[in-house]
Amino acid sequence: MNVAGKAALVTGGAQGLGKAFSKILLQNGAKVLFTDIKEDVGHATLSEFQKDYGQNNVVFIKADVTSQPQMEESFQLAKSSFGRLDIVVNNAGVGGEHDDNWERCKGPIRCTRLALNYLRRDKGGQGGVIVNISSAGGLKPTQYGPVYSGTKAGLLMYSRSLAANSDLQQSGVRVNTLCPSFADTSLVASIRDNETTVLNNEKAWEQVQSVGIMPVEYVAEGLFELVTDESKNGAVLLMAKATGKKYLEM
Ligand SMILES: NC(=O)C1=CN([C@@H]2O[C@H](COP(=O)(O)OP(=O)(O)OC[C@H]3O[C@@H](n4cnc5c(N)ncnc54)[C@H](O)[C@@H]3O)[C@@H](O)[C@H]2O)C=CC1
Ligand SMILES: CCCCCC(=O)/C=C/[C@H]1C=CC(=O)[C@@H]1CCCCCCC(=O)O
Repeated sequence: MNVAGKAALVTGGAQGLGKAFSKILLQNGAKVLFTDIKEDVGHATLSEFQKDYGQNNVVFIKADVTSQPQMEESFQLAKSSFGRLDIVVNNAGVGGEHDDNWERCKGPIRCTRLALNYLRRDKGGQGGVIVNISSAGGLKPTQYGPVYSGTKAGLLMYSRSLAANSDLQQSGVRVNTLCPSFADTSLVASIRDNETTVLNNEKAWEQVQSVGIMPVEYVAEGLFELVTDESKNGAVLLMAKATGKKYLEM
């Protein structure tokens, strides 16, 4: 897929990986609506992007992926702003080990179902691609983040199962999963700063340092590959500092 002239919706795009994902799409000529719950950071990012990529090529809406009505409004706004929707990146997520952190899995599922109403050719769309942001922790155990790993593994298998659905394949929609290891964002800094509820911050931070931390721009290259390579459906791309990009083969 050539993203020039296409339209994307990115959740949690105000900062971190979501901002880098929005940026690489804008740099390559796509129009982007990004959502976030952080209104001030979202508006600052919007101003930066409008200056660099054009006033009418980027839209921000304060919207929470845990809210069905707010996400319905976000999808409608993307369609009315750009006249089309081709790419959806389910990125928004938090760290932590609380029971209600299952929203980390439910939010992207909610937004994937909404996205299908806009992308499917049999529903008036033009086909397209959904990329769900899981984690390396969705593929292998994290001893200090079992709820985190469980939710990301759930999202991974939801995405792969949906991609295997033959009706969906005929409707022109691809569903891929990106599984980054540690990237340089506030989510990872929150382990170091004792601001997240991993099971042992000190030991988890030692683990982060031994695994290594990737720049967000590098992870965005993986996202871009999953969006643009039309041979990729049901693909799972693992990215880590030491091993680079690797597709899951199973
Ligand atoms: N940073 C890392 O090492 C890795 C992060 N991930 C995943 O990448 C995604 C992005 O994380 P980061 O950029 O690292 O974190 P971040 O905390 O820097 O950015 C996440 C953004 O999502 C927003 N957000 C959080 N909950 C939201 C909600 N309910 N609705 C809308 N927006 C919401 C936040 O306000 C923030 O702007 C998450 O799903 C995370 O689990 C996956 C693997 C590695
Ligand atoms: C190799 C696992 C890579 C996980 C990358 C990731 O998504 C990290 C996110 C963390 C940020 C705050 C959290 O609550 C998340 C989970 C931390 C899990 C602890 C990692 C150390 C370990 O147990 O191996």
